[in-house]
Amino acid sequence: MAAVSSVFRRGLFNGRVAVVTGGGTGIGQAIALELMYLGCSVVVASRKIERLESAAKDMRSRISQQLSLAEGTGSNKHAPDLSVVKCNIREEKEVQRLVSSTVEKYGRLDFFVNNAGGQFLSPAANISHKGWTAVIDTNLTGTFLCCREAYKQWMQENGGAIVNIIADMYKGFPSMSHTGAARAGVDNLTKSLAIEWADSGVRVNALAPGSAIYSDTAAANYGDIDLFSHVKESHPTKRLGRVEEISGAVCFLLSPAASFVSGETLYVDGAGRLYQRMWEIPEHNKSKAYTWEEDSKEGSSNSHTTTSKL
Ligand SMILES: CCC/C=C/C(=O)SCCNC(=O)CCNC(=O)[C@H](O)C(C)(C)COP(=O)([O-])OP(=O)([O-])OC[C@H]1O[C@@H](n2cnc3c(N)ncnc32)[C@H](O)[C@@H]1OP(=O)([O-])[O-]
Ligand SMILES: NC(=O)C1=CN([C@@H]2O[C@H](COP(=O)(O)OP(=O)(O)OC[C@H]3O[C@@H](n4cnc5c(N)ncnc54)[C@H](OP(=O)(O)O)[C@@H]3O)[C@@H](O)[C@H]2O)C=CC1
Repeated sequence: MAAVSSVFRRGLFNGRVAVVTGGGTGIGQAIALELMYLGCSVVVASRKIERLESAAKDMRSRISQQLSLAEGTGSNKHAPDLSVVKCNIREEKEVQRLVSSTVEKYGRLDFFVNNAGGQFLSPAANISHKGWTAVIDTNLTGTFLCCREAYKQWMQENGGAIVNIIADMYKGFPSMSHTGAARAGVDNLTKSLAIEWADSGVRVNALAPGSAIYSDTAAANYGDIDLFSHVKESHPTKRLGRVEEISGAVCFLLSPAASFVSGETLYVDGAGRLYQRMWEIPEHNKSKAYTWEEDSKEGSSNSHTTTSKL
């Protein structure tokens, strides 16, 4: 049984309740597990209910075994709860139901982690309107809907903390321009909401994982298991990031250690954004330099026929 742990103190989130979208796989699953390890009840939500339910079964047994071991008692009466909700974050009504059923079941909603998201690899010129819309609806509109409902149905009156998982689009996102645009939108949305909702005691932050956080589901999405090895070669750490390296940072942003942090984007990328090269540019001579010599040549389209009086 794979271990679950945390650098944070046990019981930190006792009695708290979180929603983690996309919480049945990869990064979202690690976030949900670490929150539970710290005492938080978690609702994981995504589209594929069977996969979600099977993941939740495994997560429950990992946590109950871990908590029993840690307590040394063989049982833990205060074990946090884990629920699953089928929800496509692109669908407004499903998002509304996700939040209302959480509040109904647990009587509160302290944390919302907008982790669900994704895209496909494609040069911008080949992205269809439908494909573009699917990625924008998922990553930007879906995140907005989740933030809005968490706020309106609970956090406006009671406070809370939101973390939006985005991506490393710091230098644009060639090969995934749709997601770059959507995530940049979420980055900006995070700042607006941090201000608009400050008087409700709601903190809103974003976290940008570098493009090198390996999970089987993330790799499978690209149909190219080698994609992540290529990323690894051009990464300053010469290794891939781990999902628990993201979940720890999310727990920090949700915790009182970040009580004065809001409207911020935390890059968890081992400095990858400062170094990466994701788009090969072939040798070419299409970039013409601007020179005054060229500019002032007789007949040049830019040449000036009048002499300056200055
Ligand atoms: C280095 C790595 C960094 C890692 C970063 C990560 O994020 S890791 C995490 C990675 N994990 C994830 O990304 C997981 C979540 N990702 C997803 O679910 C999908 O990528 C989604 C967001 C596009 C939604 O898809 P969906 O099926 O629910 O949506 P839909 O049926 O409504 O319309 C989809 C339309 O989009 C188009 N289109 C789709 N695929 C391709 C393609 N390969 N090629 C071309 N086009 C494609 C196509 O037009 C299609 O319509 P059509 O022509 O079929 O009528
Ligand atoms: N791994 C990496 O290197 C990086 C990941 N990220 C981002 O981190 C997040 C987690 O990715 P990761 O764990 O790696 O990959 P996964 O593919 O494992 O996670 C994506 C999750 O989002 C869920 N999801 C996708 N679309 C929807 C939707 N419309 N409604 C509800 N749930 C949805 C999926 O579940 P289901 O299919 O059941 O709906 C799945 O659980 C994503 O936003 C990803 O883009 C960002 C940068 C790098």
